[in-house]
Amino acid sequence: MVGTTTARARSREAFSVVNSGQDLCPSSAPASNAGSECGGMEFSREDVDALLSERPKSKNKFNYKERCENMQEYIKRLRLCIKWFQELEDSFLQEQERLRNALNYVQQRLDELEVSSQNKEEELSSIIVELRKNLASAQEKLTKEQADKLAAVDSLAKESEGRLNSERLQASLSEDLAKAQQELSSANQRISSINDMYKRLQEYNTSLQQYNCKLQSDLSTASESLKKSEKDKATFLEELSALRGHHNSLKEQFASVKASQDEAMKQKEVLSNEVVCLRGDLQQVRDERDRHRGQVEDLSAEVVKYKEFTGKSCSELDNLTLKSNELETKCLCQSEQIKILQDRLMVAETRLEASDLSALETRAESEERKKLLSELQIRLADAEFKLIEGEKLRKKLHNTILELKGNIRVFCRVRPLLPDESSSEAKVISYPTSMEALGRGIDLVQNGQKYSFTFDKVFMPDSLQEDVFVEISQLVQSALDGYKVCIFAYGQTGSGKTYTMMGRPGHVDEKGLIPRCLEQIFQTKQSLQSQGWKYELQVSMLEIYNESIRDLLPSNRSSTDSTRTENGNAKQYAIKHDASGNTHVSDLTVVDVRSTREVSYLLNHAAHSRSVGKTQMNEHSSRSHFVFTLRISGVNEVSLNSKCKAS
Ligand SMILES: Nc1ncnc2c1ncn2[C@@H]1O[C@H](COP(=O)(O)OP(=O)(O)OP(=O)(O)O)[C@@H](O)[C@H]1O
Repeated sequence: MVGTTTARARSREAFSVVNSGQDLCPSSAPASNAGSECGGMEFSREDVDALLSERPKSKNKFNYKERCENMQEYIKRLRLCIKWFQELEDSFLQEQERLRNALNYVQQRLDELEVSSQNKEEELSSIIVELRKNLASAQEKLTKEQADKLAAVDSLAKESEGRLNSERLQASLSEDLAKAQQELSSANQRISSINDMYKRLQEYNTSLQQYNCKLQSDLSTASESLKKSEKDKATFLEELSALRGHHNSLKEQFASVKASQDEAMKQKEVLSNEVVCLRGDLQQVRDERDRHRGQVEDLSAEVVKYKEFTGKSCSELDNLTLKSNELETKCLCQSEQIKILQDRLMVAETRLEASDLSALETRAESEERKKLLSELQIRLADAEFKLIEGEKLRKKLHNTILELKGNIRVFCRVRPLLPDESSSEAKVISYPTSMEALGRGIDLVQNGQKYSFTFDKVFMPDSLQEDVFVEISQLVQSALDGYKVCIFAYGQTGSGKTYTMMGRPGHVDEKGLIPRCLEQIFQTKQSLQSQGWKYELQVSMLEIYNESIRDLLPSNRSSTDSTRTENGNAKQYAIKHDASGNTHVSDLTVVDVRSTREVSYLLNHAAHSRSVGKTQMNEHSSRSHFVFTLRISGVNEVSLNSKCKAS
């Protein structure tokens, strides 16, 4: 039986089985051929069986036309059925595909669920373990709580007792309160009197400020006069050095003149001796000449005698004449010799006169120079006296300036942030720019509240070691002038104390205050040497670690550790104060130093001996307090001598 969907009322069991009546996913609706080429026709199994078993019926077996029509009708229906089947098959294939996808999807979900359930199971088992632990601790707590409860019951009893006591106390307190109120009223009266005093103090403060202004002006005049005296000192020094140079050259000249005078005297002596010798020679020659002359005269007289009286033979006469001639020539020769000797004598005498003259001149010159020298010595002594007086004045003015600036001064140095510090830390610090606090104030913010502090000077993070030293260098001058000076750094770990005092090792431009002060001291020592100052410097270094003192310098006394006694026990150092207010540590190693190099060596030695560790804030924290002491003893030999001379 063939029918349309609308015409057919019965159910189609054979095809509904395929879907099992389940909607697995939205796309898995049962197949339908509605609106297909079959014209909306549907076939059941019975319909198909019926169609296949259908035999065309005709009234007349031989009415072919009718049979043909029936056949055509039958074929048409068969075609429709086949088409329906084909569509149904397509829809089945699609359905199958859909179902396969759905199956995969379900399988995947199932796997996921399985994994998540496994995870959950693990989680749950860990939770169970934890819960078990919690249960055990809770049980412990419970027992503890029970014990506490018992204790609380006890304390409750005690508290009720205490309450009674406190009620009694309250009563006494109310009495006290009444008394306190009375005191309050009297305190109020005192406050009003204090307010009066405050006003008076304010007035006093303004007068002090005026006094301060005056002091400031005094300070400026004192600094000016200090500058003037320093200038004077410089000119004095120049004059002094020039005088010294002049003095030295005069001394040299004097010495050379003296030497030449001595030489002239020697020459004079030689010449005088020569003159005496020559005179002796001359006298001898003269005596001989006189003798010869006498002989000649005697002989001549004899010749005449012979000629006149005896008339002796001619040969004898000739002999006598010859002898007389010989004697005459000898006499002439001697006369010539005498002449030569007389000439030489004359020359020697003129030379003697000349040397006498030059000796006189040199003596006069040396007298003049002696006078000049004594004059110069007087001027030199005067200049030195002035210099000493100027130095005294300079010291006094320098000290006055320092006193006016404040004998105790407090500086604050803020170090820059280190690479591992967060920049937010910088936001808690600011520097006031008001005229009053410029360069002296610092504001800190903590928990939203601002705290302001004022110091004698605030060094900002970009301040150099040199800037800090400039403020300190005047104190070094004070130390050289004989005053006691103490410089100390205070601050939390990692705040830069060691950096400020010692500097960064190996960086010359980041030298700390100690090396810079030492350089200044040694330079001044050198420059004051020309004024007769002689300084001796001694160094000691110690650290206070865990409340005990440790010597940081190698001791000369023992070859072993300077911190131990000969028995090997740790040395016990004691801090001692003498009558003149000096403080020293007993048994501490003190080393004489003559150059910055020596001190640097000792500082390095001490740095290696120090107790160093690591803190949260500082990788290389010095875990102790370090005390470096430099004793300066200066003597002015010139002023001592001048004092000796004066006395
Ligand atoms: N002004 C500065 N400029 C540059 N670096 C600085 C400055 N001050 C400190 N530092 C650096 O900060 C670090 C800590 O400084 P320092 O060791 O001097 O601190 P400290 O106060 O001596 O610490 P501790 O008390 O722990 O010994 C160092 O690395 C140092 O180089």
